[in-house]
Amino acid sequence: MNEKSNLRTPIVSVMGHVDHGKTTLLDKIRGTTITSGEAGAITQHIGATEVPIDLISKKCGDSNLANKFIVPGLLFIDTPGHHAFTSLRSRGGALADLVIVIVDINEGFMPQTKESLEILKRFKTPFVVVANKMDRIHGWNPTQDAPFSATYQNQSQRVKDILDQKVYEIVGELYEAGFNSNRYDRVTDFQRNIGVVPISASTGEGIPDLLMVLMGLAQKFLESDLSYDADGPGVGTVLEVKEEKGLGATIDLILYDGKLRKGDTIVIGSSGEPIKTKVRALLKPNYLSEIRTEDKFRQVNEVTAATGVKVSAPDLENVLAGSPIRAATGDVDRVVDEVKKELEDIKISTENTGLTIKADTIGSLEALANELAEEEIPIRKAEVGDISQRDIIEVSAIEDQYYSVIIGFNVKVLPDAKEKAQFSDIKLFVNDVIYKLIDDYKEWVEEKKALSQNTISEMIVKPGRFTILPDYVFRQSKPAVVGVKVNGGIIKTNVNVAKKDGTVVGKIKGIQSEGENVGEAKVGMEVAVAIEGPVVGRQIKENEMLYIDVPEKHAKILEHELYDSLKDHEIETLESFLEIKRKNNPFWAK
Ligand SMILES: Nc1nc2c(ncn2[C@@H]2O[C@H](COP(=O)(O)OP(=O)(O)OP(=O)(O)O)[C@@H](O)[C@H]2O)c(=O)[nH]1
Repeated sequence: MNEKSNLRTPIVSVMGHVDHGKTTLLDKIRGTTITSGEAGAITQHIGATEVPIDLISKKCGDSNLANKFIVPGLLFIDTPGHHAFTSLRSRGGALADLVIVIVDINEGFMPQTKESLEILKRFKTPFVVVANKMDRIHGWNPTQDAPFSATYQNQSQRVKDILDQKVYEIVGELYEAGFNSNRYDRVTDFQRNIGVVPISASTGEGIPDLLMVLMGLAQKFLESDLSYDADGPGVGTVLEVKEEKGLGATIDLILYDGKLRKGDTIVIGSSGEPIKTKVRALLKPNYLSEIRTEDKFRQVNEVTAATGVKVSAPDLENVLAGSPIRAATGDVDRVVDEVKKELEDIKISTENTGLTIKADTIGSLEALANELAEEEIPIRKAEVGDISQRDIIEVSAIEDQYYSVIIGFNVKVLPDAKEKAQFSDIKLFVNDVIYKLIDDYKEWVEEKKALSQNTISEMIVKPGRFTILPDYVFRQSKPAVVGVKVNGGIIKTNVNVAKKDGTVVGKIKGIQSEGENVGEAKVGMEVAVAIEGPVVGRQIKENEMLYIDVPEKHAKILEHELYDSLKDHEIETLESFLEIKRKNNPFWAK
């Protein structure tokens, strides 16, 4: 037996910012390598593309590759994007063994790419960075599908300089994100440094180098992790639950260990108890005809890891995308327990009150929940699936306005839910970047808080105190009109004024500044004030300090809710007013 026989193909996933070229790269890897009938041609699986070592050797112009490397090839997951990476799990880790992080060389890192790097750091997944679209550098001289070194030699000095500079910038950005890196051909130890491979997904230049680096990474990092039991029961992860004409609900899955056979009993995770069923058919894509569903697939009797396959079986309707799937050859109950345990590992703790979150798969739900936990934002309910009318009805009953919210990660708002949401006070946040969802939610909460503070603060009687200036008594009474200086806070019309002992002596009926009626006077201003109630010389005197009589309820709000927003002179005024009131009643406004 060859020593390779128990090493499976490493699973590779592509992550990167929108439009930086994930799909083009995957298409190129698929396209340039499909040469019909040729030995070592790629195999198209369900949800994944396999590039065997022979083909990589050929592309790299190194016929000895198969002897150098022990991994049999590379299996690329067809769904690009970081959410695919986080949602596809195997035994609590990432399903992908290796990751390609793609960056547009002309644009550099974007928030989404930085988020990908954080996720990779957390999962400790080996990755390579590709600097894509190098053919867009002005003056580029392309050679289709050429290795990097060959095409680099063909460029003018100016183009080489620009390329070097751009790679250097990417290295700088990686450094800021906490990774040492270098252009891949200058990296000697891939365990310490991330390789940056300049490529063009359009012309195929640099792709041989990329494949080579991936093989090297697989060899270095994964040798021990890639061994599998070729005859063991199949273990995999569900990519998607799909309705197929004539077949009903089917599941697309990536098998990452063992063997799956037609007729096998399988156990799959669902929202309730794991589903037990029997494989009716194992399906692979059929190239010859893609027109009729019946011809879209061909049946196989068994598949071996790593591979992508479609399973047709009864009772698949309630399977959750991202769930574990296991073949049960002997003790089925033990396997059910294993699947249950795997699902329990993806535990999301919920509380009585908090946000309602929805995501497309179990893994992405967990990723979102983790980020929310980090921000100490509580979750009331976490579910896989699109946002439905039922969700809206449920959340409508929540009284706390900050939790009357649904956060959707990679999900749709179903049409009837959209309609219902329009006529409710519920706020929906839907995005495919977790950080964006959390930032948007936090920003919205802040805005809402500020808004309600402003409304409260407008309605509330604010503290204020003023001194009656000597020789500025314009009228003794009915109303008394006196010149005053505002010593702290603010004074307004239609509020009561109190003396230092707390007795209320009257109400401010008018304020004039330089002969003009004004509604208020701020600290430092000298104005004329009309006070209905007292007689100057009796209840109030020149040089006396008077206070705005803040109602007890308002004082409470000022002290407990708005305190942080008050200025120093407002605080001083409020405190001395509270002191006056609490002299008679220590519990006043408490
Ligand atoms: N010139 C040039 N254009 C490229 C290259 N790679 C991708 N593009 C173009 O960039 C655009 C976006 O590429 P996609 O492959 O769709 O990007 P993506 O990352 O898959 O985008 P999403 O699926 O939207 O996340 C397309 O118009 C591609 O033709 C490249 O190497 N060179």
